[in-house]
Amino acid sequence: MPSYDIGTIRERLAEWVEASRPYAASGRVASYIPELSKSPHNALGVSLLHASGESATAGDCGKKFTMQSISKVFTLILALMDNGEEEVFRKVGMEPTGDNFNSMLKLELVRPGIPFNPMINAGAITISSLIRGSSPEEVYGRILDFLRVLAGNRQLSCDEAVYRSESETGNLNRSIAYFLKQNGVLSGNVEAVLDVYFRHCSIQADCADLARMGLVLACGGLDPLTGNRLIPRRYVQIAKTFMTTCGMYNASGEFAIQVGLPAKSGVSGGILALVPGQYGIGVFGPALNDKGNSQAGVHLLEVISRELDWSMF
Ligand SMILES: NC(=O)CC[C@H](N)C(=O)O
Repeated sequence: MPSYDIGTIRERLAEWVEASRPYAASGRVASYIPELSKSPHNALGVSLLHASGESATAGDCGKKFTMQSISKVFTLILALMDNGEEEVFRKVGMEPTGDNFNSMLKLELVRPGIPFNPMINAGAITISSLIRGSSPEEVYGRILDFLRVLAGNRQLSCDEAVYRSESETGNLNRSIAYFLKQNGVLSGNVEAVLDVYFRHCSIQADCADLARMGLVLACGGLDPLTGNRLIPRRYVQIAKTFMTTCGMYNASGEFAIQVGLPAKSGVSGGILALVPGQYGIGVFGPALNDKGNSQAGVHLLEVISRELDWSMF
C-alpha cells in the first residue's frame, strides 16, 4: 500500500471535505433517537492520525458526537478479552445479514436464532451481556475506561441527553433484547443489559478521538504513540474483519468496493476507518443515507481512498 507524505494530505484535505459537503443535502439526520435530530445537518469533518503521531484535519473536526454503533467494535473486543473467542462465538455469528442494523428478521427465520454478527444491534446487545462486571455501572465503567485509554483522552464521557432520549424511545431494541432473552441467547437482567448498551452508544467523541482509536486497530492493538499493547493482535484481527464485512451494515459490500478500508459507522454520522499499519481516521457528517451511514462522510472516504490509492484490495 503506498505511503503518502502527510504534508501532501494536509494540503488537499480541506478541498476534499468541501467537495464532499454538498452530498449532505440529500441525506437525513437520524430522528428515531429524538435528541440526535438536533445535529448540524451540513457538518463534515475529518481527522487523520499517522503512526508517527503526525495528523491532518479539516472541516468540522472539533465537533462532538455520540459514538453510537462505532462503540460496537470496542465492546466486541472487550467481550473477547473477557471471554475468549470460543465463548463469544457461541452467542453471536460471523456473517453479514444484508438487512438493516436494527432488523429482527433473521433472528426468527434462521436457526439457532443467535445474532448474525456483533456489528448489528442484536449482536451488540448480546455482546453487552458478555462484558464482565457485577453491576451495569461497573460494566459501563469498564467500557468507558477502555475507550478513554484507546483514545488517549480521559475526558470521554456519556452524553446524558442522548442516553435518556434513546433509553426512553428504544422500543425496537427492547423487543430485540427480550426476544434474545426468550431464546436463551441473552442471560441476566434484560433492562440492565440494555442500559449498558444505550450508555455505550451515547459516549461522546470527536474526529481526533476516533482517529486515535482507529490507529491502535491499524497497528494491530499496539498504541504506536505510547508503545503500549492495548489489545491482543488476534482480537484486533477479528474486529477489523467484522468492520470490513459488516461495519457499514448492508452497504458494506459497496463500501469495500468504493473505499476498501475497514470501517465502522454510527447513526450520529460518525465513521471510524483505518489504513492498516499507517493511519487511524475519524469522520463526522450527521446527514445519513438510506442505509444509516453518513452521506457526505462516505463520499469523503471514497475521495480520500481514491486520491491516495488506499484501498486494501
Ligand atoms: N446504527 C447505529 O448507530 C445504531 C445505534 C443506536 N444506538 C441504536 O441502537 O439504534
